[in-house]
Amino acid sequence: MNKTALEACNLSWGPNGREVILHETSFKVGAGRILGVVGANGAGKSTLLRLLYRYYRPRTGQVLVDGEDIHAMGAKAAAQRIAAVLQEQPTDFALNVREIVALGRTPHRSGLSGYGARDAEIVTSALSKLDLCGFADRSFGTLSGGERQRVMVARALAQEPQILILDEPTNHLDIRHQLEVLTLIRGLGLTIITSLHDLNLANTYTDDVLVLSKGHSLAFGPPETVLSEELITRAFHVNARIERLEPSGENHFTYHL
Ligand SMILES: Nc1ncnc2c1ncn2[C@@H]1O[C@H](COP(=O)(O)OP(=O)(O)OP(=O)(O)O)[C@@H](O)[C@H]1O
Repeated sequence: MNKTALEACNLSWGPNGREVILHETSFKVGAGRILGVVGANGAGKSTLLRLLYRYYRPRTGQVLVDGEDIHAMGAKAAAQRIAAVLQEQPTDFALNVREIVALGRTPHRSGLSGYGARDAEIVTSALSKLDLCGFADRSFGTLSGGERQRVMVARALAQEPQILILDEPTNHLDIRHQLEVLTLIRGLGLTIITSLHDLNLANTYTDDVLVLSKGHSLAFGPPETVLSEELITRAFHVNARIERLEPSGENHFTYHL
């Protein structure tokens, strides 16, 4: 296995004074690998991701990035290592697309240092990777849901993180843009942790999956090993069937009640 980029050790969380929502969960993500977090509505996927991008402080356990506890480092140091693309989008609708993407450079500024030529280059490169150069001067509020989602991925890339966390990155995207965004993030060489509802996409685009059910980790490992008909049935309360597609030999999942 590649060097461990992120390790979750006995991680759990619940609101103060209330019951635990995410029970103790441990896993490792190798550098450059893609982990898909899957599970039914309310299984705890977003809660886990919030712990990983340092929005929640764990009730127990730690999140280690390159062996360092992200809750023991400052917010800025953590933001230089981890970027997140969330389902909630910014409300600064008046900013244009280039300005929103440029916000990704914030953790790299120090003191009074301004926005320099290198920052501009990184922003332009992120816009171009997401096919957004034609939108650079449009105000964010005038974009479609899918275009906004691509802007948020570009902002995260401008942050130059080691680890990219995405909460349902294919939401709002048409099927072509779903495939494009997942192909793009796969080609970035970053360590990626993403929640995904579509098990066929998780099967094709991830190296490992973590299956959550009611706040518990049910299984972790390569999708072709972990995503069995029994496990999908248990985690999603549906009857699942796996067919093998020819000539690719890939698994294809179908479900019924
Ligand atoms: N701050 C909170 N206070 C109380 N309950 C919460 C809080 N955050 C999440 N929950 C509850 O914890 C459970 C897990 O929520 P979470 O958003 O992590 O699920 P999810 O797997 O991301 O679901 P979905 O697929 O619907 O987005 C849900 O029942 C949710 O209502």
